[in-house]
Amino acid sequence: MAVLDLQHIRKSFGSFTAVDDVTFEVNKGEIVALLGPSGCGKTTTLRMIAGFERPDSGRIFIGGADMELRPPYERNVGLVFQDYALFPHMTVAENIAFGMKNRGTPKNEIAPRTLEVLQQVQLPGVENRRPHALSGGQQQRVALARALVTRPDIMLLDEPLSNLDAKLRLQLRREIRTILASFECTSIIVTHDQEEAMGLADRIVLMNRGRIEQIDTPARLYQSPKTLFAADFIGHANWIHGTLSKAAGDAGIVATPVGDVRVTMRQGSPEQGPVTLCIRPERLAITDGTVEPATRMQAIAESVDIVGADVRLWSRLKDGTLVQSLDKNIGRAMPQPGSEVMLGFGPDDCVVLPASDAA
Ligand SMILES: Nc1ncnc2c1ncn2[C@@H]1O[C@H](COP(=O)(O)OP(=O)(O)OP(=O)(O)O)[C@@H](O)[C@H]1O
Repeated sequence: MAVLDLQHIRKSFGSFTAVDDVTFEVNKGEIVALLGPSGCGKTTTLRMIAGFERPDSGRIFIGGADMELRPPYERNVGLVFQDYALFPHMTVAENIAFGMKNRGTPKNEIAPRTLEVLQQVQLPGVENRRPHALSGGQQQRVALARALVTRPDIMLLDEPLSNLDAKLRLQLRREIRTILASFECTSIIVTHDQEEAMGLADRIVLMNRGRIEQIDTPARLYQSPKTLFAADFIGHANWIHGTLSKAAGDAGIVATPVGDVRVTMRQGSPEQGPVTLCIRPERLAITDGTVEPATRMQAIAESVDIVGADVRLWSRLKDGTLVQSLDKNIGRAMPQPGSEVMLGFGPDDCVVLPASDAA
């Protein structure tokens, strides 16, 4: 059952439409990320769910109840912000107790529930410390504990990791996921960081200029983007423009400046006409002659980047298009800059997108 149901939400500030006809549901226990570039309307959407902004039109239901006339304090939501928002003059225990007191939790329950939730976020023994005596990651877990201890219907997290350094982000990402899952807490996380969304969420709502571009699991969003924007925003991509004609069954042929490309037509892909092919770098292989990919393209190697566990080769196709192929960094010899390379891919390695859809 949907714990949160947003129906055709719109919000404008003056003549600027920040959120435009946003509709989605979040199911019990699900973690959903609102992902998109700066200014696409993620935070405004979250603020409307929390009750800090009123939609101009559309309806929001939490646990089946219409939120239209409910102020923020009458919505059972937990909030976590990027700057932790802990009270600096209170101890960790007092911070955690604060929300419970406000909600009328019986006095005798507060201390045991505080200790229990600190165990659950793996911070036993810090109850008498003040926030400044904790690391950024620990403070964020206290903020999480403070919100979770009130047993909200839904947790709203706004860029919860953006104040932390890269290594800690990765670690806390896993911890937050584990904690939210252990509470079976329905959650929405706002982030502009695609890796964070992919690592944390069961589903991603990808937004662009106030509208929903695609709602999907992280894997499907990466493997089967529906628009150029989605393909471009998530991960890296090579683009080849051409004209699609339908062959037999689910096979298509795309005529491109670098030759004909055999593609697999998927549900929702264009039937014919101008298209853009999206080929992920790890799907564009340097062919060594042992396998014969369906599409082979001659190119000139330009440069090689070693990026930790991966090697990225940049090469130029005959029509001048710069493409990248990604290989595992396992000590294989890479083509020298200026040398000829043969790149190849199969019909399933590319996604066919409508060309008119500007990224
Ligand atoms: N109170 C407001 N008054 C005027 N414009 C606003 C207001 N709140 C948000 N906006 C505008 O609405 C748009 C969407 O803002 P929002 O904060 O929702 O975007 P976002 O996707 O969360 O971006 P970011 O990641 O930068 O916070 C932005 O252009 C922003 O300037």
